[in-house]
Parts: sequence; structure tokens; C-alpha cells
Amino acid sequence: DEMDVDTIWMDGEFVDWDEAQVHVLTHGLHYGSGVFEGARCYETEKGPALFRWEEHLERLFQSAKPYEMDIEFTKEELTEATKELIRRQELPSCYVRPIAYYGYNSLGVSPKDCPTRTAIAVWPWGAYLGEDALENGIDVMISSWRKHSSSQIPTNAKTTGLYVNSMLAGEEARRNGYAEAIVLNKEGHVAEGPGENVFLVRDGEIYTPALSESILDGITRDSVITIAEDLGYTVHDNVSISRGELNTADELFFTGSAAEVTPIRKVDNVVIGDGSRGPVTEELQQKFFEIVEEAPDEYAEWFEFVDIE
Ligand SMILES: Cc1[nH+]cc(COP(=O)(O)O)c(CN[C@@H](CCC(=O)O)C(=O)O)c1O
Repeated sequence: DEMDVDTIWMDGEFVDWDEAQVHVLTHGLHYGSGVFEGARCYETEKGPALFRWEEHLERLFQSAKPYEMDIEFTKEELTEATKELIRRQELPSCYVRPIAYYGYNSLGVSPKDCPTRTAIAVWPWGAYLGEDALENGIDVMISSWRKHSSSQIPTNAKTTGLYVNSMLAGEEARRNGYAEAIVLNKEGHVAEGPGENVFLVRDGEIYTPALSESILDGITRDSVITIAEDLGYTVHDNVSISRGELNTADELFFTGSAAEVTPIRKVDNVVIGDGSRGPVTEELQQKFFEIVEEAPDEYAEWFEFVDIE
């Protein structure tokens, strides 16, 4: 396989990539009834380590709750399976995709007798929005689609079905020549990206939408808030941000396990700051990359080491 990975873990078994199949009448395929995670294993100076793995595993189990999905493996079993996948394929730097979903039995919206299935895949994944994006930033578009409201579906659960909203917004942006979208919530306030949280810098202070703004409780969002506060910045993480405040921002950036820290240099036709990666964004981005490179003692609890040899 061109991604030089050949094994996937499914329901307790390691299967060949090409054998990792599900039945076409799988409930999750028809109704979006899956929950998933996106995490990274970083090849740190102290060895390969899963970044904030405990938080990602916890969110996976929390995401399953509203759907009464009963994941039949423990966190320890999923952790060992993930480490074994990394070892077998010698992928010290990779992206990790656990998923739990209602499988195949009878169809109909109620998953009544459908089993809960669990799988984990890992693969090499570089800069989510492109290598150039990390240094030079990206142009984004405010989507004409609104984020689903947390009153309609738990937006703090990473549910597969939610991502058709992300797909609609992101593809609309790319169709119009932008790299990614920013999605407003039904109140018209800034929510997040299709697969990222949004941060704003103004007069040296940092702002990011409150969790109540129908957004995912991002783990990278949490990491960057911690890093920013450790660097002495004032962070406002319980605010609502209007569309107009994007235009007058000094800096904007995305955070995510895949996106890491990606500067935003333009929103629709409005240049943000001087149209390049802002100084605060650069400082936070460089500190983030320094941390995932060095796995320093100060952030030791963020690293779950994978002994490869
Ligand atoms: C809607 C959304 N909001 C925020 C985030 C950032 O959350 P966190 O990774 O915990 O910092 C992500 C992660 N998006 C994942 C899926 C990307 C994909 O294309 O699939 C990811 O970054 O892995 C989202 O999907």
C-alpha cells in the first residue's frame, strides 16, 4: 500500500489492510453512528510517544455515551493495540485513527441489535493543510453552511455523522479557491473549522470560542491554551467571537491533532494582520513543535511512550 502500512486492528485482531472490510449494511455507514479519534504519535528525542493519548481515549469513550455505544475493549487494550500497530509497522511518527461504530445486523435507524465494532488504524500523515501552510498560513472562507447546534446533536462528541457538515463547508471553501472554511454557529458567532479549532490574537491577548459555542472540545486547543499561559499570555477561552472580530484580529490560527498550529492569513477578501504568520502564532507554533520534539519533563504527562525496539 502506498502509505507503507499493511495492518489494521479490528475488534481484537490484527488484519491485513486489504482484509479490513465491513458489510455494506453496517449501521454506521448508513446512519453516521460512529465515534472516532485523531491523535498523533510523535518521534520525540526520547523515543516515539502518543501525544495526549489519555485525553484522546477518554474523549472516545465520552463520545460513545450519548449513543449508548458500548465499546467492548478497555483503554489498556486499545492502548496496547495501538502501540503494537506502531511497532509492527515501524511507524514512530504517525497519525492514529481509532473508531467505534454500530456494525452489521439489521437496518433501521434504531441500532437495536447491531454490535458495537472497534477498529484502529495508523498511517504517516504530514502537515494536514500542507507544509507551506504551517509557515505561510492559509486563506479561509466563511462557509455559507452553519455548524450544527449543540442543541441538535452533542457537538462535544466526535461523531462520524457530524462530518458531512465539515465536508460541505470545507469543500465549498476549496471549490472557491480557499484552503479551508471557518464555520459560524447558528447564532452567527465563530464556531470552528471543519476539522480544527480557531484562535484569535488581538493586542497581545489570545481568544478562542467557548466550548458552549457548538464546537469540539479540542485537545490541541487545550494544549495551546496551556502553552500560551505558561508563556505568560492572557487567554480568554470562554468568549463568543463575532464574524466582524475576525476582520480586526491581529492574528488568527487553527489548532487540531492533524492541523497542529496553522496560521490563517486571510478570511474571504480580508487580509489578517500583515497577511503572514503572526508573531504570537509563530511563538506558540514553535513552542508546540519544540514540545512534541523534546517531550520535556515539564509536559511529561502529555506523552505515552511506545517502546518500538
Ligand atoms: C470539528 C473539529 N474541531 C476541532 C478539532 C481539533 O480537535 P483536537 O484534534 O482534539 O485538537 C477537530 C479534530 N479533527 C481531527 C480529524 C481530522 C480529519 O480530517 O479527519 C484531527 O485533527 O485529527 C475536529 O474534527
